[in-house]
Amino acid sequence: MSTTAHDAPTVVRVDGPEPYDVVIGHRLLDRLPGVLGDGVRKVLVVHPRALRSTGDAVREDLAANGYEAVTAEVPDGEEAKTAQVAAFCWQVLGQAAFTRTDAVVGVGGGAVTDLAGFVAATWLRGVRVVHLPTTLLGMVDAAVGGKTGINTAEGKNLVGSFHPPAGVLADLSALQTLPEFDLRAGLAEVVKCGFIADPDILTLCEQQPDEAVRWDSPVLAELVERAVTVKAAVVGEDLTEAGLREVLNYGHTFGHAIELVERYTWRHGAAVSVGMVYAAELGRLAGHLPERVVDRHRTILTRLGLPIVYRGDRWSALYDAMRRDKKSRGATLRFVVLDAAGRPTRLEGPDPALLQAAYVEVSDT
Ligand SMILES: NC(=O)c1ccc[n+]([C@@H]2O[C@H](COP(=O)([O-])OP(=O)(O)OC[C@H]3O[C@@H](n4cnc5c(N)ncnc54)[C@H](O)[C@@H]3O)[C@@H](O)[C@H]2O)c1
Ligand SMILES: O=C(O)C(=O)C[C@@H](O)[C@H](O)[C@H](O)COP(=O)(O)O
Ligand SMILES: [Zn+2]
Repeated sequence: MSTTAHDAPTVVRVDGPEPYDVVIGHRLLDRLPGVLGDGVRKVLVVHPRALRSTGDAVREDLAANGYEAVTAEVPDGEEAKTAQVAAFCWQVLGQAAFTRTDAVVGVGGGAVTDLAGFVAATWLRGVRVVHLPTTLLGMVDAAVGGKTGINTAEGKNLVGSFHPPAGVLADLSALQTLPEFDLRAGLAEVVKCGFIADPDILTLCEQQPDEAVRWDSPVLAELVERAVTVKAAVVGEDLTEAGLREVLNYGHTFGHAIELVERYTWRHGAAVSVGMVYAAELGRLAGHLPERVVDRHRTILTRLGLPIVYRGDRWSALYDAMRRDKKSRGATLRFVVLDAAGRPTRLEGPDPALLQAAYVEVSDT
């Protein structure tokens, strides 16, 4: 498996109440009307400031296909995931009189698809959304699965809903302009899929790390397809995170805490990279994971140019942030840890001393 610029796209089906496809390939825009489906007349294209020309191109293409298309330009990165920016999008929808048969299209990285999904989920209690992810992280993770959300001052993704898209068009050509730093950040979520479900991903990253960061390499295309396949299988079985879906949160309890403490100056993928080493160390300290698998985390993530340590003087702020993780139940913190590569499990209510000991293992001091 792997898609090159000349191949037919790969299609990954996501099951659920309303199944949809994730199409992975090149030059996929002509598929958008088919994914929007019958009856849609107006489309809001949400895009970040940095992708103005891409957003305009999508709007023009929709207009050429007979849609009444408008754009909402939002701030770059995490600054888009706020109540104020969501309110701006609702205002655009209201002024253009969008009804329940109209739709939202998210064009951008995970921050924009999270926002666009949230806006679509809340407008008139839910209209269709289609995602055109333009970052690696968006393609392999954020645009797939229907988790939508915005941040609050107290934490990451604290407001949101489950609202699956009608379809996802992952055009690998978009990665050509993505800074290498962001490509590497996206690989953190790919590696996550390797550790929770598909160890072949880990082998590919170990053996061909340079190919993994080339936007047009067959290795990267295969990694995208494998990661999307892992995510689709999980969310197809458990859309609302009643249980199984928690595995996709591997590395996120500590990762989200870093993002909050660093006021979102860290990319999500970079924070999740350190968060996975933290979760691996926690699993080892709790007697679940052998040391060599913890070492494998460090080796792979380092080879991909991802961080594996964090500053050592932030424990109380990090611990405070972790208490608000969505997997917590009352005062009980819960973590996804591994018994082995491909075998995730849960660690419930670990001793705070164990949590701090794992922090020491990922501290740079
Ligand atoms: N809903 C989910 O299941 C899910 C899963 C994973 C992550 N997320 C969320 O996704 C967000 C992170 O997403 P991200 O890593 O894509 O970051 P991002 O959306 O912040 O994008 C990173 C930067 O890349 C720019 N950009 C996007 N596409 C580009 C392109 N093709 N060329 C050049 N620049 C481009 C953006 O404008 C932004 O400045 C976080 O908010 C995270 O919480 C959600
Ligand atoms: O899809 C999921 O479920 C995930 O947990 C995927 C994560 O990579 C993603 O960052 C997600 O947004 C985290 O969700 P949260 O519920 O911890 O906010
Ligand atoms: Zn994530």
